Amino acid sequence: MQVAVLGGGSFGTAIASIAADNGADVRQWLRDEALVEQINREHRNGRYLPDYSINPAVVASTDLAETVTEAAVVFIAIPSKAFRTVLQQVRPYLRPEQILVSTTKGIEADGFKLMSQVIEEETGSSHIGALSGPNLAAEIAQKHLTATVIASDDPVTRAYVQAALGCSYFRVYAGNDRYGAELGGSLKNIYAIAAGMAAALGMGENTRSMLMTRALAEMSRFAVALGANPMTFLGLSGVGDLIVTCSSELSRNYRVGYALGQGHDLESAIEVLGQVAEGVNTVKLVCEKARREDIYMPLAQGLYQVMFGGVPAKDMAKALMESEQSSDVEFMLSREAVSRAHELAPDSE
Ligand SMILES: NC(=O)C1=CN([C@@H]2O[C@H](COP(=O)(O)OP(=O)(O)OC[C@H]3O[C@@H](n4cnc5c(N)ncnc54)[C@H](O)[C@@H]3O)[C@@H](O)[C@H]2O)C=CC1
Ligand SMILES: O=C(CO)COP(=O)(O)O
Repeated sequence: MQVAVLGGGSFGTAIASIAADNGADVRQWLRDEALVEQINREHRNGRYLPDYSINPAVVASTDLAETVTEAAVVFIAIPSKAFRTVLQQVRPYLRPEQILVSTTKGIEADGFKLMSQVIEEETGSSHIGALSGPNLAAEIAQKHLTATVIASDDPVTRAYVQAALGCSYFRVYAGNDRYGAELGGSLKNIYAIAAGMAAALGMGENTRSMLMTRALAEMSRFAVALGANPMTFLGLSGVGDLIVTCSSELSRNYRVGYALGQGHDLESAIEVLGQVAEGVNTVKLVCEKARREDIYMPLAQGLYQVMFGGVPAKDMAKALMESEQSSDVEFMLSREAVSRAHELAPDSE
């Protein structure tokens, strides 16, 4: 099979190498000539995954047409801010039968679009998928056993991606809720920033567990309000990705949160990272959307206040802990029922 990967960052590089390990003929597109030369000569991406030996069958190029022309599957691993621009550049070289898969866990500001929706708008293709799951590129590089989801309502897309990437260290599960899988992948980045911040402030595992579980409740509430299926969040692309990103120092979003918790400002935290941390933008877009649609998201709103409103993280944590009592699993006991019942309790003041 011929596979194309657009993007020369850590995830694009990992995906290209998995497909090559799996026997595919792989082309990878990136803009940086020097990096193209390094990948082709040394089979190494010194900028994004310096310690990783890339399968020599991966051929890098700065030529978009050459990269995609023969490909059966095209993976797009470009940060959300540049995703549409790159798609517009590649569109003239695409064919209708090609499978187009986003690996990007971000949201486009204009219209709150997920990346596979951007692919749909730009190409009108009927073979679109989203790849999402607990997939830290640096761990894939070490061939740690990893699983992901190819989410698509198109069976051809699911089958091709499972065939292209499924191998002894990378297992590809199928899902048909593309929107839910992508939404989970994007939302979890918000809570990974909060988890990094909590860790830097010296909070423990009880705190992390509370944060992850309440994050799942908040993500589900958001999904339901948007008409999406919260059941998808029980899979690898939801809770799976939430766990890894909220727990690992390899996550860029976690690292941004950690730096903020140590007292660095946002600008310097991003600069030191030198890679994309989609959650920084996602928290803004999600909070805006939640405000407009009146969706209760105290964690995301609290994080927003810390990141952009100058509220100290410790003060925000205290305010959240002392906020209105709430329900554990809202699908079983609604929040409203809990707050109504408070009238029955004795006054503790
Ligand atoms: N790194 C990881 O562990 C994982 C990343 N992802 C997702 O993959 C997406 C891409 O991430 P990474 O590869 O990790 O990012 P990265 O920060 O490592 O690299 C981004 C790449 O995109 C390129 N790029 C940026 N703007 C561009 C433009 N206008 N035209 C062409 N190329 C451009 C950069 O030069 C760089 O090669 C992100 O949205 C992320 O959420 C998903 C799963 C795991
Ligand atoms: O999505 C990821 C792991 O599944 C990568 O997370 P970061 O973008 O925070 O590094």
